[in-house]
Amino acid sequence: MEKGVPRVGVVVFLLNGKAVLLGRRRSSISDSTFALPGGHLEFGESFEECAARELKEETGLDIDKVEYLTVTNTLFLEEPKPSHYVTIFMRAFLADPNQAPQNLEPQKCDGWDWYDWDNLPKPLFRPLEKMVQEGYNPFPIG
Ligand SMILES: CC(C)CCOP(=O)(O)OP(=O)(O)O
Ligand SMILES: [Mg+2]
Ligand SMILES: [Mg+2]
Ligand SMILES: [Mg+2]
Repeated sequence: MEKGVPRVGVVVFLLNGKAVLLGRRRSSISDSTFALPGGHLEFGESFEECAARELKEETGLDIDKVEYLTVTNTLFLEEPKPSHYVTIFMRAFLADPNQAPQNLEPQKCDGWDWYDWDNLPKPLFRPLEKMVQEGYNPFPIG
């Protein structure tokens, strides 16, 4: 296997009541799985800056109260191009609760929708699937 370089992704649990924003990916990585919005960490960015930039680029949404939640280390070996991602999971809320997501990158995503945490679509982005199976809860306690 041609050895690539591990890359860093930043994805966001954008929470709205008991719902989270997910979109079905159209991508060489995890194609057609339901994934959180987000993307590659760019040079010099903080995790929070990357989260806000990717959310704006992909959905047009402004986010608030962005905070670090957890991290995963995932090998995507079965993909057309084997890759290795360290994925930073952030949590955030809508800056304007009335703002609706737009699908600004239809070539990369089928569209963004709110899904109840207790009724998530399938298949999920593999690192997210593992977290859900292990009972991970991204919602604030209390
Ligand atoms: C696979 C994921 C953890 C990191 C890459 O995300 P992405 O393909 O959405 O990247 P971009 O949004 O930056 O295009
Ligand atoms: Mg992106
Ligand atoms: Mg990007
Ligand atoms: Mg992306």
